[in-house]
Amino acid sequence: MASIITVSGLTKSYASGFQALKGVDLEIEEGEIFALLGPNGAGKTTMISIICGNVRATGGSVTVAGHDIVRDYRGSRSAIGLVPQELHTDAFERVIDTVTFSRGLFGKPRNDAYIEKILRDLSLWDKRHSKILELSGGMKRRVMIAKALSHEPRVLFLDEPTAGVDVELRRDMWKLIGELRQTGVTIILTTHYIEEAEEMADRVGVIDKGELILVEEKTVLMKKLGRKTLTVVLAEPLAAVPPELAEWQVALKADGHEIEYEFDTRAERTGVSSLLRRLGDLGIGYKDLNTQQSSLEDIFVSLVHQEKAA
Ligand SMILES: Nc1ncnc2c1ncn2[C@@H]1O[C@H](COP(=O)(O)OP(=O)(O)OP(=O)(O)O)[C@@H](O)[C@H]1O
Repeated sequence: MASIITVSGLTKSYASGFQALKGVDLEIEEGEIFALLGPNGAGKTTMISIICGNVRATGGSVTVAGHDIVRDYRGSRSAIGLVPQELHTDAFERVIDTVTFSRGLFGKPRNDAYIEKILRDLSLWDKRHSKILELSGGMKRRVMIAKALSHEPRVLFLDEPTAGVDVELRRDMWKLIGELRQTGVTIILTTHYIEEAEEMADRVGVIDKGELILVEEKTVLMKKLGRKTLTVVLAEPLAAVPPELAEWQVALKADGHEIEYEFDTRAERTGVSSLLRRLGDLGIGYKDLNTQQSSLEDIFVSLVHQEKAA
């Protein structure tokens, strides 16, 4: 698939000297939903703000739909819709006016049919004459999305679309984002919630301390996340894995004092109890057992360690 955004060697140092981005490379494919995950202060908002032209990069380059964000700011910006973290819109304005006005800001000719379509798609049509202040929190978020879509962007950025919203509204947002993708728009969202990435994304990028430490297909990442490692601490060390254990593909660790077995927690049969039974049948005694989940945290940590070691 073709890239719609290309980020190359992107760096950002704030005036304080703080380095918020340390050389990020990333390609976003047209039509995908990409989730950017990372802890507080990782650099997610900084990166989005640079791509959208609200913050100036210190180094590197970005193109959006073929337009360089500095040399051709207008071209790149008109390809982007941004739903920022904070909801700010004029409380006294009416829904239809604020959305129509947003389109005008991009110099696009009036298109009532298109505005009606997005308001209908976002279930705001019945509220089109309401003032923003009369809307619920969930509807206000929808208005922000309608504004961001008003000029027909090819890419939509959602900065923490479900921060601080209740579970029901979160599910609504997920459904809505799924529907938006059907219209062909490329979606990039930032989130702290792994479930959000699990629910929505085609690919996931993990950013930590200004570095993109992982970019992976969601399904691959979830496979890793669903895995656990069972460690069996043996009573007596083994010189080799007995052939009777071949079907579990165990590994011998700690100079033969431990057996490690990796299993999928989501599988109907994890193989754990049959492995322990087989050990019993073989007369292989053990002193202790423990299991460890491979969490996103683990993936974070091991990647950061690998990077440091390198
Ligand atoms: N204008 C600024 N001046 C100096 N430092 C800044 C500025 N804006 C952001 N930072 C710092 O840059 C780092 C990255 O911030 P950023 O907002 O990009 O993180 P984030 O990943 O979006 O975090 P969060 O999940 O909390 O929104 C933080 O340490 C932040 O304090």
